[in-house]
Amino acid sequence: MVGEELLRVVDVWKSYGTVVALRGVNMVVRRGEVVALLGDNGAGKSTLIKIISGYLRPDRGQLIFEGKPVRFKSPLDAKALGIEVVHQDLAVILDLPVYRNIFLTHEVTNKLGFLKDDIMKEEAKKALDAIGITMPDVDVKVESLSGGLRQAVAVARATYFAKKLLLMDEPTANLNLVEALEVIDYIRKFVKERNAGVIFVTHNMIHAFAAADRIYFIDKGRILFERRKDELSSPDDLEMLIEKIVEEREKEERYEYQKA
Ligand SMILES: Nc1ncnc2c1ncn2[C@@H]1O[C@H](COP(=O)(O)OP(=O)(O)OP(=O)(O)O)[C@@H](O)[C@H]1O
Repeated sequence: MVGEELLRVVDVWKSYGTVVALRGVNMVVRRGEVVALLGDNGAGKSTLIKIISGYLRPDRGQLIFEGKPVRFKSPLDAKALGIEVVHQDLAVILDLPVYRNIFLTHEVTNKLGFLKDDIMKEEAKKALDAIGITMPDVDVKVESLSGGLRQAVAVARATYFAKKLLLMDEPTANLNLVEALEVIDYIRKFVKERNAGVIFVTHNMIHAFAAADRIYFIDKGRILFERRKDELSSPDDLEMLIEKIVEEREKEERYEYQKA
């Protein structure tokens, strides 16, 4: 079930010097929803993710989180609201056990700085459970796991710390289709179980179609369309729609150029 609004992006603009990366982006993410942000190289996807996660500030426009306007000075401000971002390489450290990977850089320690392994193990199991993975022994090193399970550990880490909104910048870019669909399955479980929101960035139509409840297509810094997945019949249908819209946009641009 898709629920109330979590994030609203309102007319966001961002330039790098003379390069205009975002031109008035509007977007909504609701609880319990995976939103795919689909677009080619240079479309502005990473810039938008960096703004929502507090790494960059917009030149113009606003972010509304849970109904309130927010201004992030750094990623810490976004994290404090339960917004986490994960990048392309869902990196795990092979030589460390599963539970230590899940708590990487978030280690739980006592006052003297000693690791609280029992707590981390217990919580690591819960983190895996939440995405539908039962791993009786979280003490095993990640190197002994299959490729799919290694990805599961990385996704469990991201989803455990993202309490409300998880931003995934091309998490399936380096995976084959079977692995990508597995990771997508974990992400969907997390969203439905926790009633959280996900923005799933990709340039792959098949991955977007499999992952999303809704799809935004961004091109040259503009959102060219938004569709619910149930309005589309297949990834091919999505591709055809994109081709048509890009063609129309190019025609308009040529017309405007000739007029000028
Ligand atoms: N630090 C920067 N300095 C100058 N221009 C930048 C910078 N970062 C991005 N750009 C430009 O802004 C535009 C949008 O880039 P962005 O990385 O957001 O796109 P993207 O859709 O994430 O592409 P990709 O899939 O290749 O990462 C591009 O024209 C890019 O060249």
